[in-house]
Amino acid sequence: MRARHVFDERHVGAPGIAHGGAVATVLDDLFGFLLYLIGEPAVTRHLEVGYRSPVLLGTPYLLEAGVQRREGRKLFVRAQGTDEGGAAVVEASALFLVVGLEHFARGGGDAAPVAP
Ligand SMILES: CCCCCCCCCCCCCCCC(=O)SCCNC(=O)CCNC(=O)[C@H](O)C(C)(C)COP(=O)(O)OP(=O)(O)OC[C@H]1O[C@@H](n2cnc3c(N)ncnc32)[C@H](O)[C@@H]1OP(=O)(O)O
Repeated sequence: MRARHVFDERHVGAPGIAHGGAVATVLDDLFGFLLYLIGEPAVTRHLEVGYRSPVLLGTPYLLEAGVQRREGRKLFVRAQGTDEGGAAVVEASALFLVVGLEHFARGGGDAAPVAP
């Protein structure tokens, strides 16, 4: 899966640079959306982010994510963010666990199924 993303002032850490937590959030959400497209309701069990270069505000980045392998209900996923010159600025790997819809009902929301 591919996405384009531009961080803005809402995500600022150091001046002009995205906060690492905001970058991690975007990557985690990218994985969530990937698994939504695949049609597996899954949640993050473990997330690792490698920050290679500062992620700049107001700069478009290409984000790419895919499923590396599956072991039963464990989904191992990887992602990379690159700048317009093709240089990798951030990478992430995560373990998602497939869960039943009752998992989401624990938050008190409507646990009605969502079409993939
Ligand atoms: C409301 C309407 C309906 C909504 C319809 C759906 C909507 C769809 C929305 C999706 C939205 C996503 C949005 C973005 C992604 C989030 O933001 S998800 C939110 C953040 N994550 C969470 O809140 C998850 C909190 N954690 C949990 O609930 C539980 O830990 C889990 C994930 C369900 C797993 O619990 P568990 O079943 O007890 O499993 P656990 O024993 O902890 O670990 C499972 C396995 O992983 C292994 N493991 C753990 N860590 C590692 C590691 N680092 N490396 C390798 N193996 C590991 C364990 O050894 C274990 O292996 P086995 O012994 O099973 O072989």
